[in-house]
Amino acid sequence: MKLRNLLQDNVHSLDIQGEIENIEVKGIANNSKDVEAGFIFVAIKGSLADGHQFINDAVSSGAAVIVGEETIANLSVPYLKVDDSREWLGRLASHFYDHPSERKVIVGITGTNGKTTTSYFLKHLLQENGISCSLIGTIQTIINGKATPSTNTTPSSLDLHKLISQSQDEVIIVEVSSHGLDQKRLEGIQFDLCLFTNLDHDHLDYHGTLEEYFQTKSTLFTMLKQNGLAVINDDDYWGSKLISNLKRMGQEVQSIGKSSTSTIQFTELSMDATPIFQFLDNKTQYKVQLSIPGLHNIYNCLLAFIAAKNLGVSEEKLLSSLTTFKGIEGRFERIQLINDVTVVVDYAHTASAVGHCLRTARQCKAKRIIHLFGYRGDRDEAKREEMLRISSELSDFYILTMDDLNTESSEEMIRKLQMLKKDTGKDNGCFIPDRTLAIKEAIAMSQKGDWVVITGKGHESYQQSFYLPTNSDRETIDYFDENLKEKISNW
Ligand SMILES: CC(=O)N[C@H]1[C@@H](OP(=O)(O)OP(=O)(O)OC[C@H]2O[C@@H](n3ccc(=O)[nH]c3=O)[C@H](O)[C@@H]2O)O[C@H](CO)[C@@H](O)[C@@H]1O[C@H](C)C(=O)N[C@@H](C)C(=O)N[C@H](CCC(=O)O)C(=O)O
Ligand SMILES: Nc1ncnc2c1ncn2[C@@H]1O[C@H](COP(=O)(O)OP(=O)(O)OP(=O)(O)O)[C@@H](O)[C@H]1O
Repeated sequence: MKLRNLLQDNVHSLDIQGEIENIEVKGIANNSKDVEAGFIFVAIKGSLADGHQFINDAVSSGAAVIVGEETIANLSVPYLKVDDSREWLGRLASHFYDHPSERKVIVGITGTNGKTTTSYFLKHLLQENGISCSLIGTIQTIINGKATPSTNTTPSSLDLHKLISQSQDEVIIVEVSSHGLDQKRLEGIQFDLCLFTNLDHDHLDYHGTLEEYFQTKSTLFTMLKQNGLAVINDDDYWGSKLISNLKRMGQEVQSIGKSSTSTIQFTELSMDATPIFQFLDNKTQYKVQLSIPGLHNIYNCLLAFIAAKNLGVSEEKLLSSLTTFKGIEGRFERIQLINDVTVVVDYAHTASAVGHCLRTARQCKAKRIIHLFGYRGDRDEAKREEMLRISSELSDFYILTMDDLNTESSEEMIRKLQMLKKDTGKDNGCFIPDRTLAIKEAIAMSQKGDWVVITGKGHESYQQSFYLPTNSDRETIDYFDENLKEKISNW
């Protein structure tokens, strides 16, 4: 593609050094290591590195044009100076891939908890009813039926436009993180539907305040197509605030919740391993039994229901598909041990998610709950006290342990956990730093009918090594479950 065409009308207002007339662009990269002959290299100032430092590397690798924010002289290739490189990366990628989001049905799902579950729920509802679906999210990216593991919840704008252009599926579901929104990874994407699950205390290490976190999440809803629809959880404080803000701006909104103001109003009928609830939609009452437990999953289910309905699936078809969704790995994933103890692996890492998870275990008739969890290093420390308070209140016994350290040292994390336990923790808990040994202890102390609930890591692999040679909570549980009796008697 000709650079001049790629820049379109902006060409006159741009600060361009060098001759661009005959430049043919072969690709775009924002990492110098990905640059090939004829590429545009977009230099981004990031949190770990400054892409401007790699301009010479990009030129050596054959970059035909450089885009950046700094004043740079004497480059051997043309240089475009822009105000915001991240914005330009999205803009250029959108042009380069011929505005793929305009030609596709795109669903964006944001919120603190429930994005992944709601995404897979919606994918299930659509696929069961003959609508092919791509999914771009925390666990995997699935395009044209091919799955690859994800690095980020929301990929860079460059990857996102490329993935959307590659998809031959009818609908593309994108999990939208607040980091993604703040870093303009959604630049140039237009959405048909935007869903909001809830907002909980999280990521304040990055966003500063809940209000700022909310404002960032809200920006997704400015990216709706002209006839796009917002679907929002009305029972969430921030969700109902978002509804008011959007309605004031004339945006069409549909909502779910227990309140009579919700577009779809639901009532719980029985809450156990397969919860039953009824909901009112357009004056018609429906009754549903889910295959996955938890009040939180009723919210996830109804958001997915409205979305699928608006994408053309009839209520009748949806009703039968709602009951067949079996959940996803690492989200209230249950493992039955041979000694009649149930272990749950769950990705909860906010106070609200921990609360939902432990209440769900209780609704599933757990005799005693032993809750094992830790905190990510370098991440929002302000949520830690509340998570511990909820754990010690809702479980019979809690075990504080290690989660990913990121760049925090293990000594520092151990010191902080000991302080927290001393200042906030009640007496019904202990601290075992090694995660695998903490799991061993939890299983050892459990008896028939007890539930061991392990939160924080979900589907993810461990970042650091522990005592046992296992790489995830699931592997550690399997390690103990094999020959459990023998192992228990040897402890
Ligand atoms: C802090 C943060 O969010 N960083 C994200 C961001 O990186 P960045 O732009 O700051 O990049 P950087 O590493 O500082 O490098 C700056 C620039 O130099 C370039 N570079 C770098 C090295 C080199 O040799 N050559 C080169 O050109 C890089 O390609 C980049 O363009 O943009 C990258 C591409 O989109 C992300 O992969 C990266 O996510 C990091 C790995 C991360 O851990 N992010 C987390 C916090 C995150 O984004 N999480 C949310 C989910 C949160 C949740 O809800 O749980 C997510 O969407 O994943
Ligand atoms: N609607 C919900 N409300 C509150 N908690 C929820 C909800 N849905 C899921 N959870 C809890 O949050 C955990 C993570 O769920 P899920 O992966 O669906 O959320 P997410 O928003 O994708 O998370 P992340 O942004 O960290 O990837 C679950 O394991 C569960 O404990």
